[in-house]
Amino acid sequence: MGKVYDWFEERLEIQAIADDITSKYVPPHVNIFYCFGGIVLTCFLVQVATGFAMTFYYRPTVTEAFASVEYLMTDVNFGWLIRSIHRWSASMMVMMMVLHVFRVYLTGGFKKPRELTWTTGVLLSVVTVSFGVTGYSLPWDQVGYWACKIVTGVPEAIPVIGSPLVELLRGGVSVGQGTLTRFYSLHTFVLPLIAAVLMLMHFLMIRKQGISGPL
Ligand code: HEM
Ligand code: HEM
Repeated sequence: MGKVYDWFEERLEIQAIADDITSKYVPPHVNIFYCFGGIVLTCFLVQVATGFAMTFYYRPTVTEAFASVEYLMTDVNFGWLIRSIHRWSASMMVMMMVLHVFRVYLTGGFKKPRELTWTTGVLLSVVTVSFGVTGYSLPWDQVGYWACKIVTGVPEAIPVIGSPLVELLRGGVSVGQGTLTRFYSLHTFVLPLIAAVLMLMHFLMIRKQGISGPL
């Protein structure tokens, strides 16, 4: 054991990592409400796992999407369970995030020097809602299609750049295959990447500064 330890210590300085982990204590004012952030992370990990599993069956085309979700629900082993967990955990993630923001706000966790943690949090909330919006349209059923049409039409209200922005979002003059492709790519590639980077920043800053003090 000693030899193995020495071998790794010489190359990776693992003692420094162990010291860092064992030197942090949870202060007494931290209560159960400080768990919300971790629960949001857990929901996200559940989303990544179940979402990844569904990519094996889901087909992002306007002609096949609905049928592929139907197949997932009726024929794939435990497909109904995977999809249901994805759906429930998506709602949980948003709800827990709202409670997390309440906790941070009410305990003053956003004050100096934690402004940047709050800022990455705000960006994470936009990413989380975007996950929900893009995912909701993926089955390409009636509600999903019309939700997509309404959401992508919102920027129309902005003067001058409104219309080009809508076209950019839709990938064409109207909602169609271009829109579904965009939503799928955003939902399963772009947003997960941005979320991972933002979460890493959020956590590194929390780790560096420690949790905020008692009121
Ligand atoms: C995907 C979304 C998010 C995840 C996974 C997440 C995760 C976490 C975790 C694990 C903590 C440690 C303490 C705790 O859990 O209460 C934390 C702290 C913090 N979060 Fe978040 N968070 C998210 C969204 C947000 C949002 C939307 C905001 C604000 C707009 C925010 C602001 C903060 C701040 C300021 C702290 C430091 C609080 C302190 O030191 O007391 N977070 N976050
Ligand atoms: C890497 C991460 C993710 C992947 C690969 C992924 C993949 C998928 C796939 C393939 C679908 C279509 C199947 C279906 O409609 O049931 C879907 C739907 C959906 N996703 Fe995700 N997802 C991910 C993360 C997330 C996150 C973080 C959220 C929540 C904030 C979310 C919310 C949704 C919603 C609401 C639906 C619609 C569910 C339904 O129609 O029943 N997804 N996702």
